[in-house]
Amino acid sequence: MLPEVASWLARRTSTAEDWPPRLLLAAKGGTRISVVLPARDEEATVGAIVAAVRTDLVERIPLVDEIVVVDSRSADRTAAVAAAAGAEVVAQDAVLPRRGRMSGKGEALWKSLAATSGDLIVFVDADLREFTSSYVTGLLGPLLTDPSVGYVKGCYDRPLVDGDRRVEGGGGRVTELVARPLINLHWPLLAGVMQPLGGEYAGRRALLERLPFVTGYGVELGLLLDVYQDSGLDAIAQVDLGRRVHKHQSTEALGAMSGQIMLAAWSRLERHGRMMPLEAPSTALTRFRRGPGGHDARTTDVAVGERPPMIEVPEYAAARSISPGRR
Ligand SMILES: O=c1ccn([C@@H]2O[C@H](COP(=O)(O)OP(=O)(O)O)[C@@H](O)[C@H]2O)c(=O)[nH]1
Ligand SMILES: O=C(O)[C@@H](COP(=O)(O)O)O[C@H]1O[C@H](CO)[C@@H](O)[C@H](O)[C@H]1O
Repeated sequence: MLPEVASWLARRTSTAEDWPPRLLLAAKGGTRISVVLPARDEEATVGAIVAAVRTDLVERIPLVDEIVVVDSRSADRTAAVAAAAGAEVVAQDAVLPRRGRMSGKGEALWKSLAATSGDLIVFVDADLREFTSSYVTGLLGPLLTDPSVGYVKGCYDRPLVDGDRRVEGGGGRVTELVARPLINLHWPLLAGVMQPLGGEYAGRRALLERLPFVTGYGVELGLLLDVYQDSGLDAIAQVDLGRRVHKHQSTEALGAMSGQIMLAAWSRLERHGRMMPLEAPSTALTRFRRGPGGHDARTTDVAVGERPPMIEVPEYAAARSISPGRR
């Protein structure tokens, strides 16, 4: 692991327990806080998440100023359930209608900037099964107490839960198979971000409003890379929120998600590459697993070599009475 990454991990990683609500309330001052849930067909789970935030962080202590659910073309009762739980609900396509209609989660999150008023914005997926309001207070901690932090990512254990079947560490499939390798190869200073695709994160409006939002499922990778490009590694913090259980998509659906994430990575390589020469990819891949004392980082070298065409190998050519290098 690069020493800069180890140093960043030590300085910029905390846990949700480090940020008790009373401490945040004391630090809030006049800072307005919005919680945003992008939701497409989440009637089964959106209500409990909204109710937990409202009860704990609006009614019990006045920390959160608004809870906004962006209804992302749901075909079920997401909007009604969210409203009944106390959220303000906006239809994705009704926000900034003159800007036309693009699609996916990134569109919902981009539109949320125009539908909210918070100085700080906390994004929470609406399909979480074991949500607690400490997700929100954890993400707000670094932003309310350190002006040098602009963006906070959640990290957590991610089991793959399918009915009664639970595979510890089996979740975050696109993270482990696509996003983490891409980040380690091309943006090695971001290798310490444990859950780059996690759907729970927060940022300052003053930062978010000057960044582009990739539509679809490219939004998390796009924002992480653009925050890094815009403000540097030290503007990013991460908070251990414990564990995350959510509704899983099929492998086929995650194939499409992977394509969107690869396109987001390519667009940043191409764009940032125009500003500075692309560096050779790093061959170190760092992965994380929770251990007794926190997260253990394991770095492996994924370098590959290359053998020449066999026909150019003298022993091979001689054994077949052919001249070496004949094409
Ligand atoms: O077009 C979309 C797709 C997804 N989502 C929401 O974005 C979050 C994450 O999406 P999903 O659960 O499909 O992704 P996964 O967690 O499976 O990667 C959820 O709250 C979705 O309802 C959305 O608002 N619009
Ligand atoms: O992290 C991942 O690999 C994917 C899929 O997770 P699972 O394999 O279904 O646990 O989930 C995330 O990726 C999406 C794209 O960035 C985010 O939008 C989701 O919020 C997040 O759950």
